[in-house]
Amino acid sequence: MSEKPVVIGVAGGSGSGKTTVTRSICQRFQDKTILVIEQDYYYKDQSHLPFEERLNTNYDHPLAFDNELLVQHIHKLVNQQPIQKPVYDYKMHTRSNEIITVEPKEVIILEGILILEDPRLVDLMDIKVFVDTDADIRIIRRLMRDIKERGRTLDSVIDQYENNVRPMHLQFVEPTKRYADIIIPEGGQNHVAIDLMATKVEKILSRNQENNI
Ligand SMILES: Nc1ncnc2c1ncn2[C@@H]1O[C@H](COP(=O)(O)OP(=O)(O)O)[C@@H](O)[C@H]1O
Ligand SMILES: Nc1ccn([C@@H]2O[C@H](COP(=O)(O)O)[C@@H](O)[C@H]2O)c(=O)n1
Repeated sequence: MSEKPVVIGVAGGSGSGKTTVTRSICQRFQDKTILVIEQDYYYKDQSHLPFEERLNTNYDHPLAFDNELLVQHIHKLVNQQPIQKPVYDYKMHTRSNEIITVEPKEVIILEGILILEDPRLVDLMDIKVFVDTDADIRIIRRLMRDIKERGRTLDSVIDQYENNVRPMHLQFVEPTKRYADIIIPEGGQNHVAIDLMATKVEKILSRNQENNI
Protein backbone atom coordinates (compact mmCIF):
# COMPACT_ATOMS: atom_id res chain seq x y z
CA MET A 1 0.00 0.00 0.00
CA SER A 2 1.66 3.26 -1.08
CA GLU A 3 -1.22 5.72 -0.58
CA LYS A 4 -2.19 6.80 2.93
CA PRO A 5 -5.38 5.05 4.09
CA VAL A 6 -8.60 7.02 3.76
CA VAL A 7 -10.60 7.36 6.98
CA ILE A 8 -14.42 7.32 6.83
CA GLY A 9 -16.25 8.15 10.06
CA VAL A 10 -19.72 6.63 10.56
CA ALA A 11 -21.51 8.27 13.48
CA GLY A 12 -25.13 8.23 14.70
CA GLY A 13 -27.22 7.33 17.73
CA SER A 14 -27.30 3.92 19.31
CA GLY A 15 -29.48 1.62 17.17
CA SER A 16 -29.43 4.01 14.22
CA GLY A 17 -27.89 1.38 11.93
CA LYS A 18 -24.18 2.35 11.91
CA THR A 19 -22.96 -1.24 12.12
CA THR A 20 -25.48 -2.40 9.51
CA VAL A 21 -24.46 0.34 7.05
CA THR A 22 -20.76 -0.37 7.65
CA ARG A 23 -21.25 -4.12 7.12
CA SER A 24 -23.28 -3.52 3.93
CA ILE A 25 -20.43 -1.41 2.51
CA CYS A 26 -17.75 -3.93 3.56
CA GLN A 27 -19.65 -6.84 1.99
CA ARG A 28 -19.10 -5.32 -1.43
CA PHE A 29 -15.31 -5.37 -1.10
CA GLN A 30 -12.63 -7.96 -0.41
CA ASP A 31 -11.55 -8.48 3.21
CA LYS A 32 -8.18 -6.90 2.61
CA THR A 33 -9.66 -3.56 1.49
CA ILE A 34 -11.59 -2.10 4.43
CA LEU A 35 -10.67 -2.12 8.11
CA VAL A 36 -13.44 -1.35 10.60
CA ILE A 37 -12.55 0.23 13.94
CA GLU A 38 -15.41 0.37 16.46
CA GLN A 39 -15.29 3.19 19.01
CA ASP A 40 -17.12 0.82 21.39
CA TYR A 41 -13.98 -1.32 21.61
CA TYR A 42 -12.27 1.72 23.12
CA TYR A 43 -14.47 2.07 26.20
CA LYS A 44 -12.20 2.61 29.19
CA ASP A 45 -11.01 -0.58 30.78
CA GLN A 46 -13.05 -1.27 33.94
CA SER A 47 -11.58 -4.63 34.93
CA HIS A 48 -10.40 -3.13 38.25
CA LEU A 49 -14.05 -2.32 39.22
CA PRO A 50 -16.48 -4.83 40.71
CA PHE A 51 -19.16 -5.94 38.21
CA GLU A 52 -21.94 -4.16 40.17
CA GLU A 53 -20.09 -0.86 39.86
CA ARG A 54 -19.63 -1.29 36.10
CA LEU A 55 -23.42 -1.43 35.77
CA ASN A 56 -23.58 2.17 37.00
CA THR A 57 -21.22 3.61 34.35
CA ASN A 58 -22.76 6.09 31.92
CA TYR A 59 -21.67 4.50 28.62
CA ASP A 60 -23.13 7.31 26.55
CA HIS A 61 -20.96 10.10 27.99
CA PRO A 62 -17.81 11.09 26.06
CA LEU A 63 -15.69 10.44 29.18
CA ALA A 64 -16.58 6.74 29.09
CA PHE A 65 -14.26 6.31 26.09
CA ASP A 66 -10.48 6.01 25.98
CA ASN A 67 -10.21 8.38 23.05
CA GLU A 68 -6.49 8.95 23.78
CA LEU A 69 -5.82 5.38 22.73
CA LEU A 70 -8.28 5.57 19.83
CA VAL A 71 -6.66 8.75 18.43
CA GLN A 72 -3.22 7.14 18.81
CA HIS A 73 -4.39 4.03 16.95
CA ILE A 74 -6.01 5.93 14.06
CA HIS A 75 -2.82 8.00 13.73
CA LYS A 76 -0.78 4.81 13.51
CA LEU A 77 -3.08 3.24 10.92
CA VAL A 78 -3.05 6.40 8.79
CA ASN A 79 0.74 6.21 8.94
CA GLN A 80 0.53 2.60 7.78
CA GLN A 81 1.56 1.00 11.06
CA PRO A 82 -0.19 -1.96 12.76
CA ILE A 83 -2.07 -1.54 16.06
CA GLN A 84 -2.92 -3.72 19.05
CA LYS A 85 -6.68 -3.38 19.00
CA PRO A 86 -8.61 -3.99 22.25
CA VAL A 87 -11.69 -6.21 22.27
CA TYR A 88 -14.82 -5.22 24.23
CA ASP A 89 -17.16 -7.49 26.17
CA TYR A 90 -20.65 -5.92 26.46
CA LYS A 91 -21.81 -8.65 28.84
CA MET A 92 -18.96 -7.97 31.29
CA HIS A 93 -18.97 -4.19 30.67
CA THR A 94 -15.22 -4.06 30.17
CA ARG A 95 -12.44 -4.97 27.77
CA SER A 96 -11.75 -8.65 27.38
CA ASN A 97 -8.23 -10.01 27.90
CA GLU A 98 -7.91 -10.46 24.15
CA ILE A 99 -5.93 -8.02 21.98
CA ILE A 100 -5.85 -8.31 18.21
CA THR A 101 -2.97 -7.15 16.03
CA VAL A 102 -4.54 -5.25 13.15
CA GLU A 103 -2.75 -4.20 9.97
CA PRO A 104 -3.72 -0.99 8.16
CA LYS A 105 -5.87 -1.25 5.01
CA GLU A 106 -6.61 1.16 2.19
CA VAL A 107 -9.91 2.28 3.71
CA ILE A 108 -10.56 2.60 7.43
CA ILE A 109 -14.14 2.93 8.68
CA LEU A 110 -14.30 4.37 12.20
CA GLU A 111 -17.76 3.70 13.63
CA GLY A 112 -19.34 4.89 16.88
CA ILE A 113 -21.88 7.11 18.64
CA LEU A 114 -19.43 9.85 19.61
CA ILE A 115 -16.69 9.82 16.98
CA LEU A 116 -17.69 13.28 15.72
CA GLU A 117 -17.64 14.68 19.26
CA ASP A 118 -13.83 14.62 19.56
CA PRO A 119 -12.12 17.17 17.26
CA ARG A 120 -8.92 15.08 17.25
CA LEU A 121 -10.84 12.21 15.65
CA VAL A 122 -12.74 14.52 13.29
CA ASP A 123 -9.39 15.93 12.09
CA LEU A 124 -8.28 12.42 11.10
CA MET A 125 -11.37 11.73 8.96
CA ASP A 126 -11.58 12.29 5.21
CA ILE A 127 -15.33 11.62 4.96
CA LYS A 128 -17.84 12.05 7.80
CA VAL A 129 -21.19 10.27 7.77
CA PHE A 130 -24.08 10.52 10.26
CA VAL A 131 -26.73 7.79 10.27
CA ASP A 132 -29.93 9.55 11.25
CA THR A 133 -32.79 7.40 12.51
CA ASP A 134 -35.80 8.48 14.58
CA ALA A 135 -35.63 7.83 18.31
CA ASP A 136 -38.64 5.48 18.38
CA ILE A 137 -37.05 3.17 15.78
CA ARG A 138 -33.69 3.33 17.55
CA ILE A 139 -35.09 2.25 20.92
CA ILE A 140 -37.05 -0.65 19.37
CA ARG A 141 -33.95 -1.87 17.52
CA ARG A 142 -31.82 -1.47 20.61
CA LEU A 143 -34.27 -3.34 22.83
CA MET A 144 -34.29 -6.34 20.50
CA ARG A 145 -30.54 -6.32 19.94
CA ASP A 146 -29.49 -5.80 23.57
CA ILE A 147 -31.77 -8.56 24.87
CA LYS A 148 -30.70 -10.99 22.11
CA GLU A 149 -27.01 -10.17 21.81
CA ARG A 150 -25.80 -8.19 24.81
CA GLY A 151 -27.37 -10.18 27.66
CA ARG A 152 -29.78 -7.46 28.87
CA THR A 153 -33.28 -7.55 30.34
CA LEU A 154 -36.22 -5.47 29.10
CA ASP A 155 -36.22 -3.43 32.33
CA SER A 156 -32.47 -2.73 32.20
CA VAL A 157 -32.64 -1.51 28.58
CA ILE A 158 -35.57 0.81 29.34
CA ASP A 159 -33.94 2.11 32.52
CA GLN A 160 -30.61 2.78 30.76
CA TYR A 161 -32.40 4.46 27.86
CA GLU A 162 -34.29 6.87 30.12
CA ASN A 163 -31.37 7.68 32.43
CA ASN A 164 -28.40 7.77 30.06
CA VAL A 165 -28.95 6.96 26.40
CA ARG A 166 -31.67 9.52 25.63
CA PRO A 167 -30.24 12.50 27.57
CA MET A 168 -26.67 11.88 26.32
CA HIS A 169 -27.94 11.47 22.77
CA LEU A 170 -29.62 14.87 22.92
CA GLN A 171 -26.65 16.55 24.61
CA PHE A 172 -23.70 14.98 22.81
CA VAL A 173 -24.63 12.80 19.82
CA GLU A 174 -27.33 14.72 17.96
CA PRO A 175 -25.35 18.04 17.87
CA THR A 176 -22.48 16.32 16.02
CA LYS A 177 -24.71 15.82 12.98
CA ARG A 178 -23.64 19.29 11.87
CA TYR A 179 -20.07 18.04 11.27
CA ALA A 180 -21.19 15.33 8.83
CA ASP A 181 -20.56 15.58 5.08
CA ILE A 182 -23.32 13.05 4.43
CA ILE A 183 -26.47 12.26 6.45
CA ILE A 184 -28.00 8.82 5.86
CA PRO A 185 -31.63 8.56 6.93
CA GLU A 186 -32.74 5.19 8.39
CA GLY A 187 -29.44 3.34 8.15
CA GLY A 188 -29.35 -0.30 7.08
CA GLN A 189 -32.15 -0.39 4.50
CA ASN A 190 -31.09 2.79 2.70
CA HIS A 191 -29.69 1.04 -0.37
CA VAL A 192 -29.27 4.25 -2.36
CA ALA A 193 -27.04 5.77 0.32
CA ILE A 194 -25.10 2.52 0.73
CA ASP A 195 -24.58 2.33 -3.08
CA LEU A 196 -23.29 5.92 -3.09
CA MET A 197 -20.87 5.19 -0.25
CA ALA A 198 -19.66 2.02 -1.98
CA THR A 199 -19.12 3.95 -5.22
CA LYS A 200 -17.04 6.50 -3.33
CA VAL A 201 -14.92 3.72 -1.82
CA GLU A 202 -14.47 2.15 -5.28
CA LYS A 203 -13.29 5.50 -6.60
CA ILE A 204 -10.72 5.81 -3.81
CA LEU A 205 -9.44 2.31 -4.53
CA SER A 206 -9.15 2.79 -8.29
CA ARG A 207 -7.38 6.14 -7.75
CA ASN A 208 -4.89 4.31 -5.49
CA GLN A 209 -4.39 1.66 -8.18
CA GLU A 210 -3.78 4.27 -10.90
CA ASN A 211 -1.23 6.04 -8.68
CA ASN A 212 0.58 2.75 -8.12
CA ILE A 213 1.01 2.04 -11.84
N1 LIG B 1 -33.18 -1.05 8.52
C1 LIG B 1 -33.29 -1.93 9.51
N2 LIG B 1 -34.40 -2.66 9.67
C2 LIG B 1 -34.52 -3.53 10.67
N3 LIG B 1 -33.57 -3.76 11.61
C3 LIG B 1 -32.45 -3.06 11.50
C4 LIG B 1 -32.22 -2.11 10.46
N4 LIG B 1 -31.00 -1.56 10.61
C5 LIG B 1 -30.49 -2.14 11.71
N5 LIG B 1 -31.33 -3.05 12.24
C6 LIG B 1 -31.13 -3.86 13.45
O1 LIG B 1 -31.17 -2.97 14.56
C7 LIG B 1 -30.17 -3.27 15.50
C8 LIG B 1 -29.26 -2.06 15.65
O2 LIG B 1 -28.60 -1.81 14.40
P1 LIG B 1 -27.04 -1.52 14.34
O3 LIG B 1 -26.63 -1.50 12.92
O4 LIG B 1 -26.31 -2.45 15.27
O5 LIG B 1 -27.05 -0.04 14.93
P2 LIG B 1 -25.89 0.79 15.62
O6 LIG B 1 -24.59 0.18 15.22
O7 LIG B 1 -26.09 2.18 15.11
O8 LIG B 1 -26.17 0.67 17.10
C9 LIG B 1 -29.43 -4.50 14.97
O9 LIG B 1 -29.96 -5.64 15.61
C10 LIG B 1 -29.75 -4.51 13.47
O10 LIG B 1 -29.78 -5.82 12.96
N1 LIG C 1 -20.96 -1.88 28.62
C1 LIG C 1 -21.68 -1.19 27.73
C2 LIG C 1 -21.09 -0.42 26.75
C3 LIG C 1 -21.89 0.26 25.87
N2 LIG C 1 -23.24 0.18 25.96
C4 LIG C 1 -24.11 0.91 25.05
O1 LIG C 1 -23.68 0.75 23.71
C5 LIG C 1 -24.15 1.85 22.95
C6 LIG C 1 -23.23 2.11 21.78
O2 LIG C 1 -23.22 1.00 20.91
P1 LIG C 1 -24.15 0.98 19.59
O3 LIG C 1 -23.67 -0.24 18.89
O4 LIG C 1 -25.57 0.88 20.04
O5 LIG C 1 -23.87 2.25 18.85
C7 LIG C 1 -24.20 3.05 23.88
O6 LIG C 1 -25.40 3.74 23.68
C8 LIG C 1 -24.11 2.42 25.28
O7 LIG C 1 -25.23 2.74 26.07
C9 LIG C 1 -23.80 -0.58 26.96
O8 LIG C 1 -25.05 -0.67 27.06
N3 LIG C 1 -23.03 -1.26 27.83
